[in-house]
Amino acid sequence: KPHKPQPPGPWTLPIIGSLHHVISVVPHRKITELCRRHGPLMLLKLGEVPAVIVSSAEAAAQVMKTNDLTFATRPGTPTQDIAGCGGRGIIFAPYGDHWRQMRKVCIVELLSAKQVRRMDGIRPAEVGSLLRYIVATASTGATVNISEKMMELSNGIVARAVFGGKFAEQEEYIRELDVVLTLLGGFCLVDLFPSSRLARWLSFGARRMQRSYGCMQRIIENVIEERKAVRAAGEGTCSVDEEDLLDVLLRLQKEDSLAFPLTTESICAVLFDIFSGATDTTGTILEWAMSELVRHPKTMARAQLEIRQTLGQDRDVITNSDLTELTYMRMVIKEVLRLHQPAPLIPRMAREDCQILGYDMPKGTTIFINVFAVSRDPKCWKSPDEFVPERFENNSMDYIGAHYEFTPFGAGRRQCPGMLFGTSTLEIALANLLYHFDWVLPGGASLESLDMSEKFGITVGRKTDLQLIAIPRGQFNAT
Ligand code: HEM
Repeated sequence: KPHKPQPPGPWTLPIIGSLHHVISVVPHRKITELCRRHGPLMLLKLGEVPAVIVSSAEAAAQVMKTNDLTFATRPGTPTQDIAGCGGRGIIFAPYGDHWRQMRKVCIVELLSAKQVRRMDGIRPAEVGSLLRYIVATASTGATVNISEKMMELSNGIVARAVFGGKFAEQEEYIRELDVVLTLLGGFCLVDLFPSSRLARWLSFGARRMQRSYGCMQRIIENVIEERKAVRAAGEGTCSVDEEDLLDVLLRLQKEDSLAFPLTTESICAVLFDIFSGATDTTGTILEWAMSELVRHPKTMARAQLEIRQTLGQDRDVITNSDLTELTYMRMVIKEVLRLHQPAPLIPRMAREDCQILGYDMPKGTTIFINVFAVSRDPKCWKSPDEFVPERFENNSMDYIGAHYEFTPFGAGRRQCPGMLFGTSTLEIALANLLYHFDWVLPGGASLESLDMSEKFGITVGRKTDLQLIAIPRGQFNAT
């Protein structure tokens, strides 16, 4: 076959390659600017690591559909290897029998529709305490720190789902998780120069990651030991229907019927993946949703009208089963996911030689699907940078992985298994915030003054916390 040249890219410097083009406060935006200049496939050299950036719907489809099996693995950088516990989890695990087993456990046992429905019972409790906090704060005239509260809500729901409630040393676990996620989002020396012993020796990030991951592992091991002791003493026994996710994993460990036994280390790794996959993603989408809605009062009013008219007056905490008819709110969520995907660059690696858009992709090529660029591509979207939920009216465009111009959850074999869990939390949280309160910027600030800058990390959140004034509506029972 004739060899196609490697994809074009910006000029490089010795040793650092293309890093000088990319390093900025918001690298996904810098990379997108470069993609617009160099085309749908662009080659970067991140230190010594060549990486191809995929930034059109057609190229994304060739990766996640046509060549899905070929790209069903992750690049596996040294820091990801620490956070993925040497491939024992799911997110960073290389493609293979072990990943297949863990993914099956995740889909069939942990995040199945049945489990997500079971969690419908726990979400309202967390949402209820958030609503009570907001009512109390509003009565003093103080602002609500939406960014902080959305993260707490998201953490609270995941902690309940996994451990049945708050667990010992939860604050410390979340603090260390933050450190690990920040390090994963950055450019760590050892990841840029994986073959260099000097880089390994100098890499503060890898050592910090090791320490934080070790600390999280110790906390979970203690929780597991405690739970085992409680179950062994015959206290708090529960039926399969009442199991939280830790119970499910311990049951599978005890049954010992899996091809690869579930060790305590792999349980820690899976729980890390669920916490890291679920909490920041959901929390940041919610803070962006509230930011966009407050900047677009007509959209906010339309969403509120729909919820209030559909659900009637004087409701208490709204539950997921109340939400089936809220079509406009779903359009709002889609539009937030289009503009603010928590993971703008999805990492994959070629397991064998293949071609994308006619370019050779040798085995081992690292690629990033730039979903940020694709979902703002003017070839696919009208006024792509504007927040217009109505664009989803009367069309079938969805994020489930069938439309490659809109894949905030990825697609194919490695697609996010927490899509239903995540969107159920987004829906219940937004519905309650919009039903029970009106929202304005503090001090009568103008809508244009709201800072929408991003902070880069493994999830892209707001640079500054979103502070809003809540005006309670109706008689929510705050006791
Ligand atoms: C709510 C917003 C969320 C978004 C936008 C999101 C996005 C993503 C993306 C883009 C990927 C990579 C997909 C790919 O390579 O094709 C991913 C993977 C993953 N997500 Fe999510 N996620 C969300 C919520 C969740 C939740 C709630 C959980 C768990 C409860 C979760 C668990 C995972 C796991 C375990 C993986 C790794 C899958 C694998 O490598 O096989 N995510 N997510």
